[in-house]
Amino acid sequence: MSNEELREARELRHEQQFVSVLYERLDTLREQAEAAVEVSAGQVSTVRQARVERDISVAEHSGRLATLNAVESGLCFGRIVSADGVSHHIGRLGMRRDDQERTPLLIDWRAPVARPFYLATGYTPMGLRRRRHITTRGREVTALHDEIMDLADTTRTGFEDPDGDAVLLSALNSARTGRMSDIVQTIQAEQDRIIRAPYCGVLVVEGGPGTGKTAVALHRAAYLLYAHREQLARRAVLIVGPNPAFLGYIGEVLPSLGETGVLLATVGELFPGVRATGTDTPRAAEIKGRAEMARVLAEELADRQTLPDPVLEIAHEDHGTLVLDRATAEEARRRARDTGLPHNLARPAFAFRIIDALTEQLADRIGADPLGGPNLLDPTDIAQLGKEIAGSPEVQAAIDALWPSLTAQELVAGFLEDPARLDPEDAAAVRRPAPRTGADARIDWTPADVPLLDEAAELLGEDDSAARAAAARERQERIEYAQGVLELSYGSRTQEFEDREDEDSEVLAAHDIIDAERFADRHEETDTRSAAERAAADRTWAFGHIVVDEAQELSAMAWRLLMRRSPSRSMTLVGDPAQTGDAAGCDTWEEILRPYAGERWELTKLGVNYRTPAEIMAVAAEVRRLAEPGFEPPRSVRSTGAHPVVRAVPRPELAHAAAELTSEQVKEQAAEGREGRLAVIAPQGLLPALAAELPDASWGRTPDLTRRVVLLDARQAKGLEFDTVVVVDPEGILDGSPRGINDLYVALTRATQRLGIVRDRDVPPRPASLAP
Ligand SMILES: Nc1ncnc2c1ncn2[C@@H]1O[C@H](COP(=O)(O)OP(=O)(O)OP(=O)(O)O)[C@@H](O)[C@H]1O
Repeated sequence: MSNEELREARELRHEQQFVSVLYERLDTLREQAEAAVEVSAGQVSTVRQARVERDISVAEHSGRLATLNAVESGLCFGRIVSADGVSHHIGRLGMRRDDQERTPLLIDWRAPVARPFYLATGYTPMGLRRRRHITTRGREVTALHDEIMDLADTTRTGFEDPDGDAVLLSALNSARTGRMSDIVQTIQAEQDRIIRAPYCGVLVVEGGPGTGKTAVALHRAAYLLYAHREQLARRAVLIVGPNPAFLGYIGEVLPSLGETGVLLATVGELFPGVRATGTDTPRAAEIKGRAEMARVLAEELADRQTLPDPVLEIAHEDHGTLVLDRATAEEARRRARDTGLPHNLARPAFAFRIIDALTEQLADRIGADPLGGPNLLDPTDIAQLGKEIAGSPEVQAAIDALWPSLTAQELVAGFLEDPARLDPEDAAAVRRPAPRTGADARIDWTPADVPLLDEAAELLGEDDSAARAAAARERQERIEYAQGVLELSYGSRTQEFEDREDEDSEVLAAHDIIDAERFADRHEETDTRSAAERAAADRTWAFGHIVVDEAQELSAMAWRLLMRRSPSRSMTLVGDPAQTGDAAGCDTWEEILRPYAGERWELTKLGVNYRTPAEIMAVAAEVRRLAEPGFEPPRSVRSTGAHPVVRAVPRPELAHAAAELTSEQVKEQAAEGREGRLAVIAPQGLLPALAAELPDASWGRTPDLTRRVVLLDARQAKGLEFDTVVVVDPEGILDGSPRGINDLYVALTRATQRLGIVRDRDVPPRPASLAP
């Protein structure tokens, strides 16, 4: 072995020894967490409070265990050595030695100490002498890459990486798996600044395809959970993505960073109790997403607050016919509306006026003095009459007819059956026949219906008086229980402390510091579900932070829903208006944010494309220039030398030619020793023919992205990436929707290595560069 080889072997051995110590420590912590879970779970008690405490403790220790299990792969990935020789290892979570000083062993990548690992450069070394990337497979250290920050430092390890980008390029070139990986080892400086940007306010991250917007958004969520753990663990973080397949694609990133308590959802999943499995035509979705739908629904609801025309006759069981005239009902309606309360909560005010008027009418009739004197009924009689009126099923039916108690589902379903407030063409596009049985469960709700349901729920309000009464009763029981506990505690005082000389004992009993009410409140936290689980079940939950990916796709109505879930407006929105495909989507951030945040939001941009090689990006940019002649794409960090392959065939042969090109590409990938993933992206109408030609491909509503070949339309491909992409009938995608240019741009920018295009030879290529 040469001296250099010996030096390298020694360096690698040292690093391996340290990494092994880290894994030993991880194992110990895991064993402790496992034991703690077992001990907590084994505690048997008949006392409710003890059971609750046990469940909370099991949940806490299980969460800790899940975190420790999640960081197994790539536990430690970096090391920084400062100018004064102090060294820190950087990893997925922080760990300390089990010594008296609790010496730090591994620094969490999110800790301030780790920051130079991401930001230091030769020009601004931030006090570093050297930065090392440590690559591991399992628990074995397989490679080291060192960057020298202090040019005066002449020591060499043999692992120097002169360009400092070997680890990044290796990550970008690695075969895709159908699941997004974290980028914690190679976060770039421009990305790091966004990840660690302040927690409050609305931060918009804009960038072209492949600039790492999704990766940055997810790492930002992990960072915020670390930096503001207390607040966010209670209020939870919500991550919104465009469709379930995309959420599956990104779903492993946060767990790999040790964060498991985050809610991932599409907007269509944010109305508890409704599963939006239906589909709208693009036009119907666009109409339902318009901001004016808020007004339309409010007017629809106002129409449900009806008036008798001219009178409503109520046949009372005991007292004959009562007559409710239009003026009385109108007055009651005005008063109920004037309360400013949502519809269902204003209903008692309406009912009160109606009952009052009917009682008066009946009292006039029954108590009328035949001799013309004053009414013969006294106030007690009148109160009794009022009770009878209020309890009468006929009167209740009349109130229901004029001011019905409604659910959001009823209001929206009714509107969609007869969207009379829309112009006739729009109405025809959104109209949906009544379900045969009228039962909610049978309505095929669509994702675009969900913001309408949420709007309706806001307008209606929830009559939670029964739930509140139950909660009050429960609290009273807890107070009584607490009084019992405190009395016992006080009773035992004499025995406990009587014989003690020091009256100012530091031991405090419960009765010394709290009263029964506070004691009861302290034990109120009985819900052991995580904040994310509770948030998922609660329509009115206010999240601590919301991250919206592909934010450009959301409709104005979807934004109304999301803003209600974020009263503090602590949000990170990432997207690219050039990729907007949804007809309901927005073109500018101002359009989205002005109504909610005015000028108080910040725009940041990412400008380097980590995904798409320069050769592919050149073709995609030509497409974009059809809409924006001066368009400049984000700079690709790599160039592969592999130019896109274009084939032109007669239209009937498109599917067959695409299948042929696909199998050629799969073979080429295999010959390179690359497993990887391949996507065939085509207009929706071609998918069945392609599926017949590609029997092993996964396709459909929620394709399995881990399969070797998947078949998608351009909308489904949004946000995803594959080693190789074959785009079929690009002009078909271009002409397929009003935002077809954006759709084609998305389709062409999904590949990390190769792009193939199969086009109809009888249509003129658009742009000209798509010609073979
Ligand atoms: N710093 C980095 N280190 C390693 N890989 C990175 C880095 N930044 C981005 N990537 C990779 O680049 C690819 C593109 O990232 P991402 O999907 O986040 O981009 P995007 O801007 O959301 O793209 P699009 O708008 O096209 O959906 C991913 O594979 C991601 O892991």
